[in-house]
Amino acid sequence: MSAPGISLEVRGLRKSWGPINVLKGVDFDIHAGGFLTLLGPSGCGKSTALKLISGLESVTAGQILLNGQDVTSKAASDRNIGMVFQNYALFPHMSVAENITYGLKVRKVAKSTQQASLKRVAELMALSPLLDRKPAQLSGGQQQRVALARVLVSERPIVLMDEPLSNLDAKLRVEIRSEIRALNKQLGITVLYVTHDQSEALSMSDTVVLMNKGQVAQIGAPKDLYDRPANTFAASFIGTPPMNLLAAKDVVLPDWVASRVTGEQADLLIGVRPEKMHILGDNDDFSATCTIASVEYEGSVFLVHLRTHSGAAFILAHHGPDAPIPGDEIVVGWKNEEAHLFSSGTGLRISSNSK
Ligand SMILES: Nc1ncnc2c1ncn2[C@@H]1O[C@H](COP(=O)(O)OP(=O)(O)OP(=O)(O)O)[C@@H](O)[C@H]1O
Repeated sequence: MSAPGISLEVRGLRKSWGPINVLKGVDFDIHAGGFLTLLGPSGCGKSTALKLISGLESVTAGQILLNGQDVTSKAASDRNIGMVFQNYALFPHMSVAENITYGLKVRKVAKSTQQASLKRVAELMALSPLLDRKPAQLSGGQQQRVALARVLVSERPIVLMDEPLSNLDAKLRVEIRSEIRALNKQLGITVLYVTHDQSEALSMSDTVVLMNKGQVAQIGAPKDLYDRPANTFAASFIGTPPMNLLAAKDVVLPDWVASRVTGEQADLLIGVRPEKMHILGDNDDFSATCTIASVEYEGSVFLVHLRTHSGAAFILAHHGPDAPIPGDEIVVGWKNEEAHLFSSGTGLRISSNSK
């Protein structure tokens, strides 16, 4: 059970099916015992990357290294990788204990070792009272924990997980993700995780690889992606609701930005997170005059849907106490340190004096 993790390096990974280029050259590394998540919208190639790494599909080009060894042309069975999928197939006629130890039994691991591993993982995953039950007698979350326990006792030094929580309700997802994270840290197993759910990615990972259309849009720690999106794709994917992106013409700019808005620089986009702006105070550097289109009450916050005079839509997260009134004209503002500048032409972040 004390499998020390191994490192993974992915170099120039490409995959085409006929004329369709699904992965267009993807690079990333996970250090031994690290937790890296591939995050991105449906169809961006996350599951394909996982299949190539596990050996279930062959690469079109690129290299996969485990602990520095090139395994690109090795069979899946020779890669010593554990996998957990969204559809975790448990054997219905076997008990929880038999399901968990099945792989050890097939590998003819000594019975006493099997029982010791089972005891430890059952305690870790809070499954000890359920070991004699059949899968049909478990809730969805308990079944998912059995699937995780099964891969954990298999002592693989690296585990790939493809949306393993997507069949569960919101509360269980939150509970199990902290268990997965704890297991990664306690056991030192390297984890490569796939999800389209940003809160899962941001809360669990050491590193997030944000993917868009078969390419890497940004790699970084969760906080880097939130604090310094590298491009408009990252800005408008990360955050709930995501970052507002306003044309320079819709914003009253401070001098240091206004001086850039000349000639070709007129393609500037001003990014600001809904929770980082407010109804205008005295010390704001940027401001925008707008009309309140509608207000959504979210419990801790009002999401105020705004329109600029030119008709651009954006959102302010307002912390009350009073609800803003639809139809009112207001001025919203934010400070230099909350402003993100992007080129609308390339979509790339523009470094500035302020950020
Ligand atoms: N065997 C295949 N043959 C042809 N095209 C495929 C095959 N498998 C996947 N694709 C295509 O590759 C693209 C990426 O699929 P993939 O499953 O990797 O995306 P994903 O990011 O994991 O999406 P999701 O979050 O919806 O699972 C999709 O357009 C898909 O239709």
